[in-house]
Amino acid sequence: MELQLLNTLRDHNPIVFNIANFVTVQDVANGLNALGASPIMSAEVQEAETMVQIAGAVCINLGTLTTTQIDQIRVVGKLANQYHKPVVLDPVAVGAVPYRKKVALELLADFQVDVIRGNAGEIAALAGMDWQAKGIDAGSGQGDLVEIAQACAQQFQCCVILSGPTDVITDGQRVVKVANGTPLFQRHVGSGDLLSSIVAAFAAVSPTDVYQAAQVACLVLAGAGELVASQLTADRPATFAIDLIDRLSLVTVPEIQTIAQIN
Ligand SMILES: Nc1ncnc2c1ncn2[C@@H]1O[C@H](COP(=O)(O)OP(=O)(O)O)[C@@H](O)[C@H]1O
Ligand SMILES: Cc1ncsc1CCOP(=O)(O)O
Ligand SMILES: [Mg+2]
Repeated sequence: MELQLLNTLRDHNPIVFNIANFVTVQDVANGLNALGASPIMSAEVQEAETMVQIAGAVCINLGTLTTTQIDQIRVVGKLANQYHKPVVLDPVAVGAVPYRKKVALELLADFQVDVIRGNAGEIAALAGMDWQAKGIDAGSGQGDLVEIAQACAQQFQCCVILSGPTDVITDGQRVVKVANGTPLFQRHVGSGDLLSSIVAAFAAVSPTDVYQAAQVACLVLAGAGELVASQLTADRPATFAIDLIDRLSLVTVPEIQTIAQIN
C-alpha cells in the first residue's frame, strides 16, 4: 500500500469540495484540515462549476438531503465527471429509508462516482442484497461482506468501501481488508462521514488510482483512531473525537506502518 500518499497529501494540501450533511459538517471540515487537506463546503448550485474547478475531488454526502440539494448534487456530479475530478458518494441511511435509496440509485444513474463509502447496511441496500439496516448504523445481516461489497462495486463500476470493524475495499475484483480501528468510532456520530471525505482527499492526490487512495484513507483514519484509543483509559467518546483531530494532524507514515493490519 502506498502510505507515502499521506505525505503527498500534506505537501499538496488539496481542496476537497464537500456537499455535507448539517449534523457532522464541522467535524468533517476540521478532520480534513487537520489531516492536511483544504475543505470547502457549498450548498449553492450557482457556484457549482467554480467549486468543481478549484477542487481536487468532490465528496457527496446524502445525510440530510433535500430536494434542492439533490438538484445541486446532480449538477455537481455531472460537472465533476466533465472536469475529471474524483467523486466519492456517502449514501447515509439508504438501507433504512427507501426514499434515500431511490434517490441514491437515480444519482448513480445520472453520473459516475469513483468511490462509494458506506457501512454494511448502506452498501447491501445499493447492491440489492438482504440486510437489516438501522437508521444511520450498519444494523445486522448474514451475508458475506466481501461479496456484498464486490456486488456493489460491479453494479456501479466503481470502488466500494464497506466500512465497519474491518473495512473492505474493492474495485469489484481485487479486495483489501483493513482491520485497524476502535469501537469508539461507533460512539461518535460522523466517523463514516469523515472517512468518506478523507477518501476524497486521498483521491485528489491519486486521481488515476482511487482504489489505492481508498485503501490509504481507510488505514490512516482507522490507524489514527486506534492510536488515540490506546491512550484512553475509559470509554470517552467526546475525548476520542477531539483527540482524533489532533492525531490526524500529527500521525506519521512510520506510526501507521507499525500498527497496520492489512490483508
Ligand atoms: N467496531 C469497530 N472497530 C473498529 N473500527 C470501527 C468499528 N466500527 C467502525 N469503525 C471505523 O469507523 C469508521 C467509520 O465507519 P462506520 O462506522 O462503518 O461508518 P458509519 O459511521 O457511516 O456507519 C471507519 O474508519 C471504520 O473502520
Ligand atoms: C445522525 C445523522 N442524521 C443524518 S446524517 C447523520 C450523521 C451520520 O454520520 P455517520 O454516518 O458518519 O455516523
Ligand atoms: Mg454513515
